[in-house]
Amino acid sequence: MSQASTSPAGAGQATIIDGKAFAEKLRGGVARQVDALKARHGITPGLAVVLVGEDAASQVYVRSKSKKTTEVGMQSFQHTLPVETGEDELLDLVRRLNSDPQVHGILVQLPLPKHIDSEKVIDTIDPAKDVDGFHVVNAGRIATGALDRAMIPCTPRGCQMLLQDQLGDMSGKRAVIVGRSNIVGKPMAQLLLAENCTVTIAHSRTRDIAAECRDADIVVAAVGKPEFVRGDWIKPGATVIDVGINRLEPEEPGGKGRLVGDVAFDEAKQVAGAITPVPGGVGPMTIAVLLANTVTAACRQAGVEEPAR
Ligand SMILES: Nc1nc(=O)c2c([nH]1)NC[C@@H]1CN(c3ccc(C(=O)N[C@@H](CCC(=O)O)C(=O)O)cc3)C=[N+]21
Ligand SMILES: [Mg+2]
Repeated sequence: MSQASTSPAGAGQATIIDGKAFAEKLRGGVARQVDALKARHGITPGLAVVLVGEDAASQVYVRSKSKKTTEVGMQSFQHTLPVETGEDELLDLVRRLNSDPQVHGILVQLPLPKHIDSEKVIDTIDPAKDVDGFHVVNAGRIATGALDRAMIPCTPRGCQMLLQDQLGDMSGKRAVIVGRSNIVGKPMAQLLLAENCTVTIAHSRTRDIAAECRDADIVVAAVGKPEFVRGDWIKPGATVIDVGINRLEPEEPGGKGRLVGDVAFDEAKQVAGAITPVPGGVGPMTIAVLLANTVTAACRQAGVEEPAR
């Protein structure tokens, strides 16, 4: 029996997975790769981030991405367009970035305003520059097991790295992913299949999500509902990865509002073997993998071997 299941109630024995520290290390490795690319090949990887509209939360993320991009020595190109920008105009910008040799990675911040077809925008990005891994070509490569030629979506890849670090070999483990989005749930399932897990995707029509989770050695919560996964859904000793980032209503007027995940953390940490916190878990990994993907993209585009991380 695991430590967690034998400890007194309220002891909170789960290992708290430090995604922030892991991401910092990963960014350090990316910075060394960038140095090597500059020295050996005169290549400076470049990442273009496109934001349409003035959503406050999106602006914060985009600023943070840009800062971390320059911190690892890469070039950051930021394009902020007014909310009323037409689809054609955005597609034109994407095409210009596709043919710009200084730009190796393109990220169009989602969600886009309603009048823009985001699928069309994503599928206009050159798959080789699609550092989000959202293009249908990259989704197809991942689904067919051609992972070495794909761009892998940042959040699922970050979760996989944390799981590999925590568990090592995942062969035969039961993994339940709560949520079936194209951005997280589906690619996460593919990556865990590639790890030889037995994978279940649970979603809003699943008959008994709690029962599915109770069978799982690994639970990945990616539904976008605050504290949706409860502590008594978790098998003692299981590893819990919380992808959710939900800002709760401020408790006092003018307050900032607490950030919570898709897992009821205080409950789940009493039962789990290991769990990611929010903030400081998966979020920082997403950005670190984005930078790593940009290096990978730059190397492939230049036809040079990727330096060791
Ligand atoms: N094309 C596209 N690609 C994305 O990858 C993408 C996107 N659109 N739209 C928005 C979401 C959200 N996202 C986050 C990345 C990092 C943190 C992150 O670093 N969070 C920190 C701090 C959170 C905070 O304090 O607000 C943490 O969890 O510790 C959060 C959220 C990427 N997204
Ligand atoms: Mg769903």
